[in-house]
This record gives sequence, structure tokens and C-alpha cells, in this order.
Amino acid sequence: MAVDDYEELLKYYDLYETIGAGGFAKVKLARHILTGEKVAIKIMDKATLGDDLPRVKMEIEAMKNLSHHHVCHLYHVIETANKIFMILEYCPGGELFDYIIAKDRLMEDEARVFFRQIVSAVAYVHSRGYAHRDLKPENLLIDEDQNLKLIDFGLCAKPKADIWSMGVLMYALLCGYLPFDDDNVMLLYRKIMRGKYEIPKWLSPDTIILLNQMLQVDPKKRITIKHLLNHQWLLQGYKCPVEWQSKYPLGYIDEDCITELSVFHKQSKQSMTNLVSEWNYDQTTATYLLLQSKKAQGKPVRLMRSS
Ligand SMILES: COc1cc(O)cc(Nc2ccc(C(=O)Nc3ccccc3)c(OCCC[NH3+])c2)c1
Repeated sequence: MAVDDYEELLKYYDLYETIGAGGFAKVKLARHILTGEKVAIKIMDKATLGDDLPRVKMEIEAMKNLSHHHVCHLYHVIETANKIFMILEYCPGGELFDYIIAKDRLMEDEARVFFRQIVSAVAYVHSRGYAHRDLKPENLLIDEDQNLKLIDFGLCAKPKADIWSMGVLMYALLCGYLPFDDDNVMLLYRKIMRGKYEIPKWLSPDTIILLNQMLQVDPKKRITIKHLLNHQWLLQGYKCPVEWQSKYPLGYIDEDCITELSVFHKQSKQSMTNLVSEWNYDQTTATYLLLQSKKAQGKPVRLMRSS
């Protein structure tokens, strides 16, 4: 019989339009019924995924270990006979890529605001023992407060390999095009390995120094994430180094959210705390994290009572 893969999803979420369709996934807008919060749902078909299924599992496992204000949050995972649904943080500002194109290129002080957020996210991801390995303007979304959120950990792995990509990102922010580009893959590869790139006249001396330190062909000569955090280019206009620690660390349990959940489910606070602390990335995890997000946005920490 035709198994309805959407049955469980539709218990908890109202689905709206498709906002993105990539290789083996599509992303739909949705609303979490109990909290009223908007979310993005990445929908994958297991048959279409084929050999990419392990990548998706790796990403989901990595996301369960990442909780940071500049990393897009995973709230809930639903797996059915044919589908995998990842319920993700809502980032309505679109891609950084489109933002740069729309403005042609960014001035240094605007680029610095974004780049500090990227360094913060990557330093946090590395501190958790992961490398993103696919850092590019398409994988940085803007949220409703003009803050960047790192997405798509489908290529993430344990070794660290992100510094060079951040050099390419910083160049793209300041120039509006890539430092190494060629339609012919072999010629592109040769340009990358030579490590030579055009320096437009509008780049400041400090900018050129930092780009050179990140785009070093020899990884041993490349600047480390630790030295990036308080590099003079990132400090200009700011007094403090880049803060990379998470504002709401993993496993943190918020009293107000537990209280609302225990009242709503007519459970004791202790049993509610125990259930949330299992972090099953099920409806309980989603409801708790979305309540926490409401609190962080200054919204009432309330669940919808069926009218
Ligand atoms: C960990 O976060 C991830 C992992 C991943 O594999 C994919 C995504 N993709 C996302 C997440 C959120 C959105 C989103 O909220 N978009 C949006 C919302 C309202 C208006 C416009 C866009 C997302 O959008 C994809 C289309 C953007 N070009 C992708 C996150």
C-alpha cells in the first residue's frame, strides 16, 4: 500500500512553498504548529540519495554536536520508508552570494562584520572537532537580523581544511568575484596550485596581507584559526577579538522552556528535563529548541493551546 511519507511530518508542521531545490534535496518553508515558529525543511528521497546517504547521516550526526548563533540549527529529523526530513532554522535573508552580487562588492567595514561572523562559526565548528570543507557564499545564509548562518555540512569531516576557503570567501566579499576562476577545470587547478591572484586597486595593504596569509598554497604556511581570531584586520574598528564560544551551548536546559513544556504536557519539570536531555531530535527536541529560539527573540515562551 502507498505508505504516506508525509504523515508524521504533517502532525507537527504546516508545509508551505518550496524555496530551494538542489542536487538531491529540496527545501520547503513550514511552520511548527505548537510554537508557531517558521522553519525550513530539507526533504531528501532515500532512493535518489543512493551513495550520498552516508553523507546525509554524517551531516545529521555533526549537526547534533553543533549549537551556535552563526550555524544554522537542526531541530528535528524524521526518517520514513522513502524520505529523510531535516527541520532547520529559518534564514529568510537568502544567500550571502546573492547579497554580494546585488551590491557588486562590499566595502571593507561591511565585509569585516560578515567575516568576523564567519570566523566565529568556523572557530566554533573546529573547536567541536569538525571541518566544514564546503565554505562558499552559497553556504552562508542571512537570518532576519542580518546575521550569517553557516549551512550544509554534507561534506564535513574530522580533519581541519577550512582556512584557505575563508581566504576565497573574504576575497569574494571584497571583490565580488573569485580569486581563482576558470571554465577549464585543469587551468583552474593550475591557478590554485600557483597561488597567484589579481589584487584590485581598492584593497588596503592590511587586507592584502591577510588574504596572502589565508591563501598560502602550502598549508603549513597558512594562518591558523587561532591567529585569525585576533588578527589586526579583524580588530579594526572593534576592541575585542572574535568571540567564537556558543551563546547557548549544547545540552543547556532553559528553566522557562521546561516550565512551559511541563505545564503543556502535564508532566513534572524533572520528567520533562529528563526527556529533553535525551536530545532525540524528535518533536520534543524541536519544541524545546523552538521555544528557546522564541525566548532569544524576546517572544513569549508559550505553546499554542488548541483553540
Ligand atoms: C545546518 O543547516 C542546513 C543544512 C543543510 O544541509 C541545508 C540547509 N539549508 C537551508 C536552510 C534554511 C533555508 C532557509 O530558511 N531559506 C529561506 C527561508 C525564507 C526565505 C528564503 C530562504 C534554506 O534556504 C534554501 C534556499 C536559499 N537559497 C536552506 C541548512
